[in-house]
Amino acid sequence: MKVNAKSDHKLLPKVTKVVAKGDAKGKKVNKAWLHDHINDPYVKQARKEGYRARAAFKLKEMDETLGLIKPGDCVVDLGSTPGAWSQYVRRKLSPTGAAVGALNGRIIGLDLLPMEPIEGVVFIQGDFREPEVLAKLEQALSTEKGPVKVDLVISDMAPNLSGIESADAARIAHLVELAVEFAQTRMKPDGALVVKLFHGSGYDDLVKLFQASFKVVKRMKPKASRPNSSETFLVGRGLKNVTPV
Ligand SMILES: C[S@@+](CC[C@H](N)C(=O)[O-])C[C@H]1O[C@@H](n2cnc3c(N)ncnc32)[C@H](O)[C@@H]1O
Repeated sequence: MKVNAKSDHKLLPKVTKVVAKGDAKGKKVNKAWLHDHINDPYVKQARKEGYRARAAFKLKEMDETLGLIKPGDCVVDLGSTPGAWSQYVRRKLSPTGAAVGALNGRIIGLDLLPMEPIEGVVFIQGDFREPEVLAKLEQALSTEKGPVKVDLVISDMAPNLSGIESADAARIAHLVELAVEFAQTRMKPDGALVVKLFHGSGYDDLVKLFQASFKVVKRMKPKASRPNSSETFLVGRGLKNVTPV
């Protein structure tokens, strides 16, 4: 699979540091990337609106197109660090649209890496593939009245890529499959799952998995997703087979 999963989630407060790290060729690439990054309207907009990453605008466009987030929702954000998607959901679930204060709903973020706290967002650090981490997530969804069913699962998880086509395709597929499995057991029957994946080998099988799992499947390529990246998103709505917890 030709995967260009170039990270766009660092807003790079200090540009010089990055350039200093590369060799001669690396410096050129970094310079070109930095030039594009600094002039990227989504990077500028993210800074202006206080988002930690331009990725916020990918979720925003999908939400505005498909109406994914509603007041009172319980949202699980997989691969949440640095936190732009959680920030967007946090604002959307605020009665006033504010980043702080009252929150009408629940948000749980999960990532391998630490995440700076976001008011009202419960964060779990760990690997989503590990059963202990899943157990922590299930614990975070438990209340005295029993487990809370999730309205929306959003996954921007991306594995570290090795460059070996078959291995990378398998890693990407595994994360998507686990997200689907989680949605099937923990989501409300009319809930939605958003996952990031990459065009290439394995893509068609993941679309088929979505079609077998959800009543409605949409393929999304938000404008903020770089056109030269094979990154794309699938949105599944309404579970076809509800697996009891
Ligand atoms: C592109 S970033 C997510 C950006 C985030 N949506 C935002 O808006 O700030 C992808 C994240 O997925 C996380 N990730 C990758 N594999 C993971 C795994 N197995 N379990 C948990 N997180 C994972 C990475 O650590 C990384 O922070």
